[in-house]
Amino acid sequence: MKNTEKTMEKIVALCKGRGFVYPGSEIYGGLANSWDYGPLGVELKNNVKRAWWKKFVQENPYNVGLDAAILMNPQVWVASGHVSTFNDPLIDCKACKMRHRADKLIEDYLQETGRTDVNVEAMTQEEMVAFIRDNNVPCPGCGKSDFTDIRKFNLMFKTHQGVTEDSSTEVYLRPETAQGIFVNFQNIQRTTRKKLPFGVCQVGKSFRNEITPGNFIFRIREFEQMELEFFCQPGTDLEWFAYWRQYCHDWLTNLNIKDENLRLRDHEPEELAFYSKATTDFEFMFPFGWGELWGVADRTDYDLKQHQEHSGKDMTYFDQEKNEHYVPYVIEPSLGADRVTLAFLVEAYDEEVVDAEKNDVRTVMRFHPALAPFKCAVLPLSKKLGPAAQEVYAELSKYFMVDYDEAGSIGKRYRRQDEIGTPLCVTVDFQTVGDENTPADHCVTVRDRDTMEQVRLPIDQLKAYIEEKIAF
Ligand SMILES: Nc1ncnc2c1ncn2[C@@H]1O[C@H](COP(=O)(O)OP(=O)(O)OP(=O)(O)O)[C@@H](O)[C@H]1O
Repeated sequence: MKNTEKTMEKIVALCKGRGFVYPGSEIYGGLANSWDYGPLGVELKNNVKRAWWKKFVQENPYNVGLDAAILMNPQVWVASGHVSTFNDPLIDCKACKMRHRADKLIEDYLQETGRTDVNVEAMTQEEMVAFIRDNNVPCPGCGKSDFTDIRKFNLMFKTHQGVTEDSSTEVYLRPETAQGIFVNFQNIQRTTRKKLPFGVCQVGKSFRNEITPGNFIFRIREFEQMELEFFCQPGTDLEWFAYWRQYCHDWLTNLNIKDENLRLRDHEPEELAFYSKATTDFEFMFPFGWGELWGVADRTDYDLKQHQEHSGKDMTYFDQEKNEHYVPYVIEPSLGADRVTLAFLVEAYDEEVVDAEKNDVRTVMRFHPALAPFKCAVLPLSKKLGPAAQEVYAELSKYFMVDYDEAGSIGKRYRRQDEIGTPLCVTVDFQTVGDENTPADHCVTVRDRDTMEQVRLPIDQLKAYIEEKIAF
């Protein structure tokens, strides 16, 4: 019997083979840990971002959107603390020269040994060094335990803005989208005339010079974030924290992420950033272990106050009811678009035994239909039916991403669509068009990806049927 285990190797191979994700700059030997989204991948990721925008901006009564610039005044990053503290603890193996992030080295060691008595996130640099020495934590590269001291490595990418070297300014590629929201707090409040509580959402690229990227699109150097900064009255922040924690959870599970693959890890007091009152990491069970998907944090008034101090501009809000000025508190749910896309790929991947005796196994990507790259595929039963099928295809394409396939047996075509997660296959057959003896019935057969069941539907009902199926 075929091994139906879900592994990263299989998922990466499917992504590459079917056009979800390719290695970046592949014909030049690639560029470490850069990935390009292919024709199916760009649809999937756009659908993920759209599903987020729909629930967080369109349907949420409190929030509005923003698209801020990637390059910002460098003072922003001084105020935010990124220039001084956005560092990873870098450690080198003296024996094989492999470079590691000390915290990840310890985390992997703990996972492998099954120990749960230590919390890496709460450790100081000195405690990490001591732990590695005391426990003889081995280098994953060569197995020896002979490391340098830890050095701090700033993760921000630098570049130059300006025409000539001497007149140019050093600028950073933003390492998060959040600061674009904070610096626009007053603009948005003034122009939308929103009262607290209200939130600002943004989707966009962020850049981090990660020491140890990897695990496919889980940790990359150029990635997209979907961030919300939710501003509220101090004292109401913990209630809003609970609201957004639940809202984020529901967004994931409504898109078919199973609760059993999700872990909401609340930070212990000693692990909390000094400005945070509460933080929850949403972790997903990837084939390589638990990994953070979404960080939800109560950041108090830290960010706005930092910007007030460094820019000299007033960041307070005037509360008309209370007749007083104050700096709002902030709840921040921060999600990686690529990481959550990987989670959706992993969750969707399934090898279903159709017939054990014949060793017949089909690969199905069980995406929520709202996320599936194609909403349906139009398949003529025979090439002769091409023109009639293309009419159906052209009509549906006005509303949805639709695939068209006339190559090979119908069974093979179904399997190809299963493998890319197309929720519905629409087959045009001879009854659809009729002949000299039988009148056309103007109906098509619609096959469901998950149940493999078929229904016969009039062509003019297809649009409504698909719309209902993909609703989110
Ligand atoms: N290098 C990366 N590649 C892909 N996504 C990332 C990367 N770094 C962060 N993200 C995403 O952005 C979200 C918010 O960023 P945040 O700064 O809280 O991450 P982090 O705690 O630094 O993540 P990690 O501990 O995994 O490095 C993360 O939960 C993740 O989904």
